Amino acid sequence: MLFNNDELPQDCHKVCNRILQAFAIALEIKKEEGGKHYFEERHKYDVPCGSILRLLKYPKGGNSEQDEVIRAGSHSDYGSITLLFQHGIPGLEVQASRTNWISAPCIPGAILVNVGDQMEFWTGGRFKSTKHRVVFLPEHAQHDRYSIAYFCHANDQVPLDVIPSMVLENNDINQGQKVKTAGEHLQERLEETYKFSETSA
Ligand SMILES: O=C(O)CCC(=O)C(=O)O
Ligand SMILES: [Fe+2]
Repeated sequence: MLFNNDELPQDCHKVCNRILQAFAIALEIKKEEGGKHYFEERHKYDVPCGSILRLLKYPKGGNSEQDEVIRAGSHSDYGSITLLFQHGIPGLEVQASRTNWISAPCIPGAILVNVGDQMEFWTGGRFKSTKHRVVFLPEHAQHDRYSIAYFCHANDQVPLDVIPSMVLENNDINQGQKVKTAGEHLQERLEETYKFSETSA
């Protein structure tokens, strides 16, 4: 039933826009610039963008005896925010401080929200694109791990320049640097990833 229509990604997108409203309020974006709707206006569901829903399965097996067994390597997500639904089996670790890894436990009914690269550009680094990874835990030997991720991206044409926020001290933080669009940033990150796979294939 879940896959007969577009309901799940649409609902995820609505949740993301509510979170982005809260961010816009916290960032005190001026009313004449869009106020709390600033990000929503740049995240229209039917306009081309990199948003994607992914269903992930980490098959059971193996063992965690070896040091540093990583199931998904350290990375940041490319979009604005990511919703992550973990079900029963943990394994995700996040680097909130950018130094130490902390595990993100499964909290029943909770959705984990990661900040992505676009939000870091828009806030001139005030919001950090969360580094995260998935590690092998002893329970993974016996149980498959499933997660669902909704990667929410701004529309392709949206520039990743610093937003008109009253709480960012210096709105010219990125001055002098070429401003990329959301679509260009996605393309760059995908090329980096696939260049590596092609040369190592
Ligand atoms: O499966 C998870 O918990 C995280 C997956 C993830 O970070 C990703 O696919 O970008
Ligand atoms: Fe991720």
